[in-house]
Amino acid sequence: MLIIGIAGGTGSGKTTVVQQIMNELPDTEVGIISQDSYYKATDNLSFDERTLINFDHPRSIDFELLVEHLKELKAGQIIQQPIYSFVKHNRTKDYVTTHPRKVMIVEGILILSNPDLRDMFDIKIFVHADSDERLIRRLKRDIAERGRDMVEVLGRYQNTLKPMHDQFIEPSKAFADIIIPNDTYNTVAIDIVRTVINQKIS
Ligand SMILES: Nc1ncnc2c1ncn2[C@@H]1O[C@H](COP(=O)(O)OP(=O)(O)O)[C@@H](O)[C@H]1O
Ligand SMILES: Nc1ccn([C@@H]2O[C@H](COP(=O)(O)O)[C@@H](O)[C@H]2O)c(=O)n1
Repeated sequence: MLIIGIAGGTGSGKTTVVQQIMNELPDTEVGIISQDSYYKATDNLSFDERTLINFDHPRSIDFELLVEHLKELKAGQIIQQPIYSFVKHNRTKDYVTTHPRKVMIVEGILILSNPDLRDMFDIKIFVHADSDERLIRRLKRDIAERGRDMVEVLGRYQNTLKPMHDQFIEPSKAFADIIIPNDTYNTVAIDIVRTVINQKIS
């Protein structure tokens, strides 16, 4: 199994890059794991308490479970990937049955900041976009898709997101083998990654 880690700040375009890579690749050969699925369950907290969580700090992620799941996939086992709700700020009760594939792509803001997880990647990619561009994309996306308003997005950006990006995410770029500039759609980089994957699965 080839494991590819795709990191980058919020709004850099990780999910979009993964979707573009997956286009034209058979989903029987390539699977996806999202770090967002591994936000810790916080059933003990009220909704208002959950809104105060720093979701950009590594402690908000259950990296142990994520690493364990990757090891199980590598050993040929099926895992139950949790499903997270950005609207409820919590894990749902549902799971996606995820089968081992020849290539597994793991994407998320903090995946290169965790040494145990980082060690499992055969290829480490960092998607880069300018911070103004990322904020604009985040604002539009979170209002359209994640049940947020402008005050929520900008407040979170100032209070936790930007400081955590500077402390944990930007420094993790140093671990990347490949940096994809994604201020505009980067079809050349996508084609290169797809070629590497095709070599692995053919
Ligand atoms: N290269 C790009 N140019 C313009 N918009 C983009 C680009 N890449 C992604 N987007 C848009 O920006 C938003 C955030 O992208 P997404 O892939 O969800 O980022 P991430 O997963 O890194 O948070 C989405 O609405 C997406 O359509
Ligand atoms: N309940 C939550 C959980 C996370 N976030 C934000 O999501 C961002 C990571 O996801 P991307 O798809 O943007 O990479 C991260 O910056 C968290 O602030 C949230 O808003 N609410």
